[in-house]
Amino acid sequence: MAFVGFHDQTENLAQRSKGPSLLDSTAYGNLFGQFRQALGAWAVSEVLIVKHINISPDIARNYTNRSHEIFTIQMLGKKLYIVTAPEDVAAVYKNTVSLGFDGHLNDLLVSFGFGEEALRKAWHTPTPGDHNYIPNNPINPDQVNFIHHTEETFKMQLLPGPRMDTIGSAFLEALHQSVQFDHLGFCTSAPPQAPCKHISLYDLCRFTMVDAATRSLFGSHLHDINHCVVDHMLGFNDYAWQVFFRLPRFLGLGVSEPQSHLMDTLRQFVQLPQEKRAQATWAIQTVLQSSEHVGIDLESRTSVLLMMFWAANSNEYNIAFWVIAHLLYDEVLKDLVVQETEAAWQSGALDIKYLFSHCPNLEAIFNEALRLNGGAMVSRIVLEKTIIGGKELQPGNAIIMPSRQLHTNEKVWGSNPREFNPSRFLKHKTMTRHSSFRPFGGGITYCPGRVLAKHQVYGLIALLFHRFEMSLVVGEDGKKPEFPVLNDTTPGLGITGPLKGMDVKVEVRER
Ligand code: HEM
Repeated sequence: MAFVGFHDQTENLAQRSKGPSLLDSTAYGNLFGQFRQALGAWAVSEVLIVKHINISPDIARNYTNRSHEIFTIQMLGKKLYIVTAPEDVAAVYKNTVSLGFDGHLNDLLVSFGFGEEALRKAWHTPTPGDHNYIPNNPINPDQVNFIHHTEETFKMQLLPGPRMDTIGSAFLEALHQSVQFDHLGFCTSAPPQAPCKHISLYDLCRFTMVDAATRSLFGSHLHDINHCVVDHMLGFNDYAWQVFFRLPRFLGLGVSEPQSHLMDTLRQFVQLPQEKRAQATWAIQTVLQSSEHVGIDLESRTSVLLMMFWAANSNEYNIAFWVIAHLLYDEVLKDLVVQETEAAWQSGALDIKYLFSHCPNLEAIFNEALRLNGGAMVSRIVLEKTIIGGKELQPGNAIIMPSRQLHTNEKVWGSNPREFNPSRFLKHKTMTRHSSFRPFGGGITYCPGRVLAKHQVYGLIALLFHRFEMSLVVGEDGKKPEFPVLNDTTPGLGITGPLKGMDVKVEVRER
């Protein structure tokens, strides 16, 4: 990947004006040389310049003398403001007037294959007199443009309420089917009848979570069209960053094949008569109907579904993996969590609401795992001159809030911010609302799937420990293998998994 357009001269705007300090290319060179990637994507202009950034938390912090002041990276005449101080992050999220997201969303749509003509239609606000204006539109009563309608529709589907409960129940139902001792062939080479199996924890989390999420959104339709749909989604996820950075196809990208399989599958799904795609959730049905009204072409319709399908699948298996890995490496934590989750089983059924309100240890471990493994870089575009943290941000530039830096801010998390220590959240419950803890972003793009994600991860953990005795496979010397290392070698778009080859092997017995 090329890094282009960094200015050569060192310039500290902070000394000359109210603008943020400029991180020059010299510091940048060191930064690339010394550290592995914590990478983000953003769009900085209408000509769709997509760049990536490799910011070491330490260098970035040192650059502003550990002050967490906003600093700037200059490229191709544009500025990128890096915002990491909690109060500045809060101010960015709060500002929905002079800081926007639509430009970034537009670029994401293009990256996923949304066409130019479709974009024009999709951003158009329906107005009386348009050939496709529907008075008293039952699907889009607020008469907002297709893009905002799609966002609103997913929020209505995913936020707590009957619609989210439907997805949550379908997800758990699918897990009940897939998490069975005799059906673990996808994550072990042991024969089905073996009384004890050594399984790959990562494969277990990946397959069961994506399978269940796919069924909860689309019923069995996608599986019926393509029985390898889960494998394709996993393959796509492994390389999804290549889509975000729009790497040229001639490079023979890892993402191309799974993306093309997923597009084929979703295209066939979109073309099904409405009555034949009836198992899909309300949001998917609604977005498809709305896209027909607006006249969005088939390819663009399919690509928007792929984007939503991906959003629903990109983080959960990774976070489930980290939580379970920590439990397996720490017997005391495991016993506490098993005790908490077992109490949620009533007459053979799992009471998910009980899990939400009666499992403080599970909750603290979940939050701590989100803190340490989140690599999202939430962005905004400056629409009008804006003052944040005493600095003047200029229109046309982009803001990035890298969660890795927020989540390891020593001023907030103490002198050992990289240490896994769930008691941070156990002792200080309000830390989940701190502006330096933003695993789900915030403001206008605050993740609508955040409650469902918890539902899914808690559900998997409760089910696994209810059905199986699970323990770490130790080495021949009786020692625990090294705890897996977070994979930060490719650009992280959210929660990242372990480095390749650093899986957790688990001994599983039926309870
Ligand atoms: C642990 C799990 C999850 C994490 C860490 C996570 C993280 C995030 C983050 C950081 C954002 C903000 C992105 C931005 O502002 O650029 C976001 C947005 C979003 N998430 Fe999640 N997410 C998770 C689960 C889910 C699930 C389960 C779904 C759907 C079923 C989902 C759907 C979405 C959607 C649709 C958006 C875009 C919201 C908008 O632009 O209005 N997420 N997520």
